[in-house]
Amino acid sequence: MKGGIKTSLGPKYLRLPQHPPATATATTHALPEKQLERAKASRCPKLSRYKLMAATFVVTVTVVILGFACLRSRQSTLATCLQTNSLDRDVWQQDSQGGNGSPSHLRYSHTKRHLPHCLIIGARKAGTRALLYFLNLHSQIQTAGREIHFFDMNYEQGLEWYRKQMPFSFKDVPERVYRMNSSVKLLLIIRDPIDRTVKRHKPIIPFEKLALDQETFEINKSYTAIKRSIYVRHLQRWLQFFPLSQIHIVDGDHLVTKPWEEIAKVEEFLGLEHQITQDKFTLNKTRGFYCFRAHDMDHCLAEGKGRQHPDIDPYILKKLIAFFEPFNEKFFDRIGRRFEWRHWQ
Ligand SMILES: Nc1ncnc2c1ncn2[C@@H]1O[C@H](COP(=O)(O)OS(=O)(=O)O)[C@@H](OP(=O)(O)O)[C@H]1O
Repeated sequence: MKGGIKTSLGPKYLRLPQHPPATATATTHALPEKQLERAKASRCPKLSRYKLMAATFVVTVTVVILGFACLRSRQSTLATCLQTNSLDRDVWQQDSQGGNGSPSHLRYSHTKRHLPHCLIIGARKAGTRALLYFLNLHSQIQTAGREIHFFDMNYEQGLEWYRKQMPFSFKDVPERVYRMNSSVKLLLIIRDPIDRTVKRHKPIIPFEKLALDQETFEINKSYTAIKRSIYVRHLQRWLQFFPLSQIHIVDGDHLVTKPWEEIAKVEEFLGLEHQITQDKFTLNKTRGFYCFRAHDMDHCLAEGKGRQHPDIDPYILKKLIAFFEPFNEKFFDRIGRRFEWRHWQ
């Protein structure tokens, strides 16, 4: 994991001054005494035994302190996970005070600001926030305290800026991420594509109207909510840069019903010890979602999460099922795994 102190600093500090070559020493004999002393002083100040011992002591202490700081930083944060696609900035700031018990700005006080080792790359409305929220329970995971919008809006500010801020999704996001860190681990969370697509709208724009092309009465492929549920396309863009082994697929539906099981798989994928156990979760019966318990309090996601999913016209539902089916199959083929989504049972 990145962030350690580079060991090459050691030899640099400890390098001793070179002795002048024998020939040079020989020529100095021919000089007058005063000149000789001046020449000696300017060329190579000879260290006394005590000065040398003192310098060695200072260097050793510095190396030990830096090594200790490095060890602490490695122990406290083995993975930095960020979300590339979310909204609700204020909600997150409020949520982030829960997590593993340490507000993110305090964690940074004794750790270095690292570029992320792991990114959640979507899909929007599939449970990205819940995934990030629960992963923050892990003592070896640090998540961003707020959304940085680096890859979409602030990319020009550069990686150093990103590192200092501590992350939305457009065409060239995978490439940008690749250029930042080609070995970054990616978490792709997905859920039933139709559940992800259908949401409550203002009555003036019924979902039916948005989902259907008003001329052909076929599924409107350019409606963003529909495009985003074509997981295979999203995945293919990432696969142009990253091997499948670097991408872990999180089952967003299962994250709702048994979050500890999905989180355990993420811990394993990230190579972290299993910490986020079932006993850390409590079911909020009113909302029907799991929250986590810390410091004698239940921490739940903001009320905005858990939208109403209206029943939709059976005619459109049928069209949606037929529309997504081939994309789903391609997706399953590509990842070598199937999902038993309720609309295809
Ligand atoms: N524990 C818990 N609490 C609340 N909500 C939970 C939880 N686990 C998963 N979910 C699901 O997360 C869905 C919102 O997904 P996102 O966070 O990806 O949305 S967003 O793209 O950031 O807007 C949200 O989807 P909707 O129900 O459609 O609103 C939830 O179903």
